[in-house]
Amino acid sequence: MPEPDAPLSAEGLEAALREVGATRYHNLHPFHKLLHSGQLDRDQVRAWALNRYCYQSAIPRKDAALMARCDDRELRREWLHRITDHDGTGGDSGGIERWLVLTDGLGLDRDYVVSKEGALPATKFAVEAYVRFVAEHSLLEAVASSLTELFAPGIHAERISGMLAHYDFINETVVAYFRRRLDQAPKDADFALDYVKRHARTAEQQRAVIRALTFKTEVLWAQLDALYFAYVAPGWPAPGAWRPGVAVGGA
Ligand SMILES: O=C(O)c1cc(C(=O)O)c2c(n1)C(=O)C(=O)c1cc(C(=O)O)[nH]c1-2
Repeated sequence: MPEPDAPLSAEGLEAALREVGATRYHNLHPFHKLLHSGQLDRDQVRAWALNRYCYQSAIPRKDAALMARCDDRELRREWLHRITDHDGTGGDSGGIERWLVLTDGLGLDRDYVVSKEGALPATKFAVEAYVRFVAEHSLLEAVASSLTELFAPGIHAERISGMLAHYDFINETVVAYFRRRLDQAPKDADFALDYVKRHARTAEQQRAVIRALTFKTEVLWAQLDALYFAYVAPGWPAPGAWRPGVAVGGA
């Protein structure tokens, strides 16, 4: 019988997860470099915002899928606010509404954004792959797949300062979404990291959580590849996808 693999320590696992972020997170994608350094035009920023709406609007469905299969009441209590962070509750209109303030500010018609009609095929496939992954993999892998949020505050801070500095069509009102995430994401990521470190005990479980995080970096990366191909070079949006310069609805 071969010896079972020795698992990593909790700290070793955290280091391995952070390495995935350091080498694969979408802050490294050329599209983000262009976005944050002011090298995109308004239509290219619009393309990013309307595609990214698909991701935003799927997050509560993803989190509901996770909770639907979770027998642990404590975990459900901790996870629940992720849904209301995006959908809103009481006086808070929520993150999806704040995303629509961003697309409004870019002059995109709301109904058109919400319809997702102008989103690229790869955006829709990548986003749905994330929802499916969470519904179909183990709860531990589902939690681990959210761990890209460990690396999100850095990119949000870079985006706020970069976009405010470089684009005259960006102001404080439209970056409100990202300012709010600066508080929300670290709490969520710290909880998920602690959960993964406590529950991924065997080498096999640890490999599975590293794979889950890697998968998630691919979900994010694929969305930017699609944007780059369609709107930066060579500029061929798929049939039916939004095209720069075409007025839609009230835009
Ligand atoms: O702007 C970004 O780069 C970015 C990245 C991520 C992420 O790493 O998945 C999230 C967000 N933003 C975000 O705003 C957000 O609400 C969010 C939720 C989740 C998740 O997996 O549950 N990721 C992210």
